[in-house]
Amino acid sequence: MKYIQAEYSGPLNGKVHIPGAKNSSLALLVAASLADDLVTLEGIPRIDDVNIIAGISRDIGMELKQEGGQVVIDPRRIHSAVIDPGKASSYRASYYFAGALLSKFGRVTIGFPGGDDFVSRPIDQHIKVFQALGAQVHIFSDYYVVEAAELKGADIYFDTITSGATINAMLAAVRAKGRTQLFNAAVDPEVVDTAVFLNRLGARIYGAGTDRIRIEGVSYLNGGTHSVIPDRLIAGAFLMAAGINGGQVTVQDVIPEHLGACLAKLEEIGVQVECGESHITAYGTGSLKATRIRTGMYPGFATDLQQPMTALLLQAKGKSIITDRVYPKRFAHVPQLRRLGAEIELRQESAFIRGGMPLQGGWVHASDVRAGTCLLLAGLAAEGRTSITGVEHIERGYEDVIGSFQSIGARITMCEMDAQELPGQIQLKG
Ligand SMILES: CC(=O)N[C@H]1[C@@H](OP(=O)(O)OP(=O)(O)OC[C@H]2O[C@@H](n3ccc(=O)[nH]c3=O)[C@H](O)[C@@H]2O)O[C@H](CO)[C@@H](O)[C@@H]1O
Ligand SMILES: C=C(OP(=O)(O)O)C(=O)O
Repeated sequence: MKYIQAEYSGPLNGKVHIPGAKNSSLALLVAASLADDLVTLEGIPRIDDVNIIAGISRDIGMELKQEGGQVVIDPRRIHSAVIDPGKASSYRASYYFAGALLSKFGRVTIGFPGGDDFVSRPIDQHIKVFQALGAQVHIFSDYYVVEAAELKGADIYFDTITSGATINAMLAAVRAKGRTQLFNAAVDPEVVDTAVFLNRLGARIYGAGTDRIRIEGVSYLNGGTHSVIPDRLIAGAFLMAAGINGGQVTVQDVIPEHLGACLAKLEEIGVQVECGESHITAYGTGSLKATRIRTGMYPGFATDLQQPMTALLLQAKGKSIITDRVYPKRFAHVPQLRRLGAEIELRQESAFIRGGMPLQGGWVHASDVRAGTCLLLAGLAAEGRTSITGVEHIERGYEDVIGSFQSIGARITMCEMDAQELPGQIQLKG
């Protein structure tokens, strides 16, 4: 079993290249299945979720070749729209296959989404989209089937702002007959990236990036080339790393505008930030101020950044409060932080953090990708060694978590434990 060992590292300093966004890549790779010719995607990260998509693609006859920094996709010989339920449940965004293959083939059989478990992650808005476009949805215990003799454009109002269902609606409607209008749509960069990509193939999607998107259905999509946007969530976590013990970290190859709320909050608590055209530098001043954060859908403060921010706020003297409005139960990292000595209380959808208290290394478990980042940052600030299990969750989202953190001076190592061994008899692998 793999685990990560982190040690107190002092100030972190250096430059880090930010890879392509996981959440955009998962949409783009599936969106490519809609094309009628070869597609090349640049900047797709080498992460476990992408490997699962590669496995599903093999099963259904979609060729997917990784060539250097590019993924070349040949969707011309897809022979099946039946997605293995085990693979579908191994990550969250498998629901995009439902929208895309429904759009192209009129019927899809697929397992329920997996991914990070925040207690409740409904897909009712995805189902609402399929039904509005004229499809029938049949739910079985391990899988669901979506089918339609013909998809027809419709007006769809989202009851809640959801990036996943907004993207799925574009995938499902892009080849539907006539006009689809989405109201109360998500405005996330990943929504815009997917629309830009589809339009490059010949789709007619207007208004992505606003809360009202219009899609005029087309019957054919060309091939084409597209570069995925940089991962704003990984960038945000590295900027927070600069504040942990007071250091200077530059994230390169980013779109600073995608990190507006994160940068504003960092400034507010005393981490100075300086933006260039495609890089951001964060300067930890060594003195952090407590604050209050409420997550929200983009352009609000991302729920995916509240966990690493919790690690940072543990270093800020005084009382901070983090409220997660998007996933009110997304606090699995909190009991783990308490094992390191953190003083955090959970009440309803908020974490009350008493910052400035010393942390002490220990064994902790990452139950989801951002909880992993949070524990890693806390481990770099704690006295002694922190050992983090649940590496498979971290590797769902991070291409080279060890190498990238080591490059800014973090003392972390990937270790391997024999399943028979007890903690205490651990051997270092590398
Ligand atoms: C693979 C991927 O891109 N994952 C991201 C995506 O997840 P995901 O696409 O699952 O999240 P959504 O944007 O859909 O969810 C936003 C909110 O809408 C709610 N909702 C969503 C769909 C639905 O049918 N019904 C419903 O009520 C959710 O419970 C949540 O409160 O956006 C989340 C919110 O920014 C991020 O944390 C995830 O990293
Ligand atoms: C929640 C996340 O991922 P997923 O939606 O894929 O579970 C995340 O990236 O933080």
